[in-house]
Amino acid sequence: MTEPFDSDVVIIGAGPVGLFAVFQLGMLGLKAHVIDTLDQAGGQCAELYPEKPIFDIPGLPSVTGQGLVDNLLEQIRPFEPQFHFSQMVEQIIPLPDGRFRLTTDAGPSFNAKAVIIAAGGGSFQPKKPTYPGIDGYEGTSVFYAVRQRERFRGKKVLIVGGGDSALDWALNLQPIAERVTLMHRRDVFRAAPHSVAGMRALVASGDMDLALGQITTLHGDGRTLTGVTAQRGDLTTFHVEADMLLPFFGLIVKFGPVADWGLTLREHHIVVDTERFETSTPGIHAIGDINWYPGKLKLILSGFHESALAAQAIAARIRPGGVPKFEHSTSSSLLQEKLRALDRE
Ligand SMILES: Cc1cc2nc3c(=O)[nH]c(=O)nc-3n(C[C@H](O)[C@H](O)[C@H](O)COP(=O)(O)OP(=O)(O)OC[C@H]3O[C@@H](n4cnc5c(N)ncnc54)[C@H](O)[C@@H]3O)c2cc1C
Repeated sequence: MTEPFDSDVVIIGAGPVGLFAVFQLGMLGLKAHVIDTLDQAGGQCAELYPEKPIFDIPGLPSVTGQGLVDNLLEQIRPFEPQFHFSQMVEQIIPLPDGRFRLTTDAGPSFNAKAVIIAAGGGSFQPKKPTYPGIDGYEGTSVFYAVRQRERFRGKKVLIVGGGDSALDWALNLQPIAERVTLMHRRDVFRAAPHSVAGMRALVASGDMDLALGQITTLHGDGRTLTGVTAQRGDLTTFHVEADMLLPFFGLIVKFGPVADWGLTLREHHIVVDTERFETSTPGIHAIGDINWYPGKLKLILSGFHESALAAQAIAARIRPGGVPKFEHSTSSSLLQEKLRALDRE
């Protein structure tokens, strides 16, 4: 077993609120590791509305979901957060020395003096198709996200779906795959028009296949895929050779393991106080959309406020010298030093 990562604080969730918590902790001299099920930062802003403008972030009259995430990532860069993507926190176990051990479904574990749960509505997970036997192929021939593009080099890749992820990855893997086939149930796509045009151009030039139908059967030895049978709208069937299958059917949000962490809950939210945003377990705080307290508003700005107070409470508990003298960011010597260090890089 690999050694656990050691951290002052582990933040569960790299949505906007989890990201800003890195800043608030950093200002108090605390280091954070950030874990998210997704393969990128941004939570709902990046996954659900990257191009929609948000109008109620103070000081930013209009910023897109992705623009806000990019700004937050830039803002927390001086504090060097360590990100661990594509893994879901499964357990939080109190240790005898007062710390917490967190484990994820990808293997790593983390020891932390305090935990911030910024898990939004729960973890984003791919919608999985129900093709018989698909579980056995997962991780070898079937993937719900592309973590390492190189893995698909020289492969016969079958991508299923009609949205942005399906089209983006069809275009992205086409240059390195032996062959890319895009399969969708009908000849109408929900993806960005330029992606659809790019796909149609490759199909017209014979460099990509487009198949209209729905998979009924997977072929292979149960772990390694060789192809699929699919059915057209008129119920005729056809075969597609494939050694990699990427179904992109969108994401669902699952409350998931949060329910098993022994915390007081109220209708799929974690109950916290309004001073420290601490849960029923001292040392574990919950901020952003996941928490509940009287008057809670699910707004990004509420989550930002909560992160500042949770960070203060954590510093008071775990920093050897307690909370440092209150400083504005304009006069924080720690922040100035870190920004100068970044400039020198
Ligand atoms: C279409 C739309 C428009 C919106 N417009 C606005 C607006 O104009 N203004 C506004 O203030 N708000 C708006 N919101 C709401 C806003 O996006 C949310 O309030 C905000 O995203 C909450 O941030 P968060 O960091 O708490 O959670 P999220 O953004 O939900 O991020 C939580 C993250 O935690 C991860 N996670 C959960 N469980 C685990 C686990 N066990 N292990 C690892 N990772 C986990 C998830 O994968 C996710 O990435 C909008 C929402 C939507 C859907």
